[in-house]
Amino acid sequence: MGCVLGREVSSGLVHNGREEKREGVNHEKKSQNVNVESTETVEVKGAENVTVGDEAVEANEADVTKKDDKAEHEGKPRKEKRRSKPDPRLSNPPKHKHGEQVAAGWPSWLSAHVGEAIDGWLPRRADTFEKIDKIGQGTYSNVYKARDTITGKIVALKKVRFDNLEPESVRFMAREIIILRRLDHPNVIKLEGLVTSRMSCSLYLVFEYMEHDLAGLAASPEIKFTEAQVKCYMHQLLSGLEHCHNRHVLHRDIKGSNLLLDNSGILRIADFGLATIFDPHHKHQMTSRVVTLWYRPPELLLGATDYGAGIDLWSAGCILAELLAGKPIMPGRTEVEQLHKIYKLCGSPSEEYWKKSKLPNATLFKPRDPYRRCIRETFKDFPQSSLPLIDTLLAIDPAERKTATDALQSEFFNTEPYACDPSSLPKYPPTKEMDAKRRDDEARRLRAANKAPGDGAKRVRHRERARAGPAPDANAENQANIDRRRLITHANAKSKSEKFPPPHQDGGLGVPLGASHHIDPALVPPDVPFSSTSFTYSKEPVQNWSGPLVEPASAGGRRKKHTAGDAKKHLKRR
Ligand SMILES: Nc1ncnc2c1ncn2[C@@H]1O[C@H](COP(=O)(O)OP(=O)(O)OP(=O)(O)O)[C@@H](O)[C@H]1O
Repeated sequence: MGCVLGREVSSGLVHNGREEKREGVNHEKKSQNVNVESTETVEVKGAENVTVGDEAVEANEADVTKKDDKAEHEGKPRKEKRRSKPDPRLSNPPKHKHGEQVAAGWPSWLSAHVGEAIDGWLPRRADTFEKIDKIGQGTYSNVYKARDTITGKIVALKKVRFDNLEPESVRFMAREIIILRRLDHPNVIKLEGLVTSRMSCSLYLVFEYMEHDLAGLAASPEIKFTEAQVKCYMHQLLSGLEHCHNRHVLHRDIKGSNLLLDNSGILRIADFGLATIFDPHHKHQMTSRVVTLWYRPPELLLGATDYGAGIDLWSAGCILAELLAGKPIMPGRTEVEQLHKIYKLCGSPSEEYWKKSKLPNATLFKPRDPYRRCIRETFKDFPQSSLPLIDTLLAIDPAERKTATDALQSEFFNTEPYACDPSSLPKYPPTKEMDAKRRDDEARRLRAANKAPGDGAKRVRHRERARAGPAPDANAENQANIDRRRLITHANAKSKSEKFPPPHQDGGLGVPLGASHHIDPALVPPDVPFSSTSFTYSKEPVQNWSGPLVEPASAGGRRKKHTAGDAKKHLKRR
């Protein structure tokens, strides 16, 4: 990070939302509380005229990076990264606005690179929050439970990791903010403000605090969802997705741990760190290396770069089946194994689809003999009305997945038992992945203290087996590419390698699109024979994971739990 530690100079400004005027800001509430962060200052760098969301600039930068990569490959020293020229169409603030933003307390680097992200807002000071506890750790963030000392409200503060000296890094981080500000729906997490100061190099996103996430609840052995409850969660998920897609936002990482729940049963889609803006009417290239593996649709595994809302609908279909089955339905360990699981359940793509889609990895992944679709047999014990919806959402051809609006009108939601009211959902004890981990650690510590060492160790090992394997993270397989393309300097190579943001390669991030689809044969699972030109899959009997709705445990073992921490470890390993 481009930070020099020292004392923070306070801006004295308080954020009150988009319409906030500078008059009336609260100067009195000087906190006596613990500061979230109060000792950093920053070496403020000058503005570079690049911004978020502009295809021309992003494409231009991709070009530059490609050339740099080639030079690096040929042993030539990497040239200093070329800076894009200012583009008047972009959202970069005009000079006077930049001055205003800095005067309002925003760091210069933030205003310079991504003025749009902070337009009309005022920064909140760190010392107006009292940190209570760390509640989550993502690949690119730490999340804290905190009290807003001005309103008394409990909030979640997401401290995002990025390098304020690197425009790319700042732009990635800001994309999440820009997208969140585009969205306004009860089933989408609301960004309530930003905490930073003119002299700070860190940034916290302020969100309403959510007590649970769906992965945590679904993994809890005491919690069994009824059909009405599954409908309630799915209705909220699809309503949130409908809003995102109508606003041309693709989430690109729908999974249980990104679906947060509060104590009144409201579900909100969170973590827009991989989200992007798409144009449903014009094809444009995006990276296929998104969505956590178990929830990743076949077109992405096959290398599609011009996908649409169908990718989120596939993930939603996986979640619906998972909630009914009590465990993830396709827990692949590698891309190849994931595709194999998809083929076994959903059938392999039709000849027509292979021809129409022209997917980059088609020759590599086309099975010699087609696989038959067997969703209805596999999930025969699910409620009948759920099958057409699962069938639609898990269509191999994304065009057949229809839309979130269509899903909301499906028979599933119009058949008794209807979705229950969110307020009628049980009030659960904290079930966040982090809470579950803490409970496990505590239980393990107590057992170790109470039992004979041999006995205790045996039980712990048994329990560990019953617990989760990690869901390979959305970008886990990208790490090598990110690492190679990082703009490492001698001065801060370490911090960058730890803190560089995710590879949103769409139009401009180093890795040429589709360039990283090499499949390492070492990663091919033993049941998937690999040949250099095609795969032939061993056709095992269809695995049947269906089970009684309210007794998922009897469906053949609990779902595996996959924690953010596990995913992070996985990411580091690869
Ligand atoms: N508003 C919130 N209220 C409560 N907890 C939250 C909130 N936002 C995030 N969290 C917790 O913090 C964790 C990490 O947050 P988030 O997923 O946004 O970060 P990330 O760095 O993008 O993570 P990942 O690497 O898993 O994608 C979440 O899994 C969740 O448990």
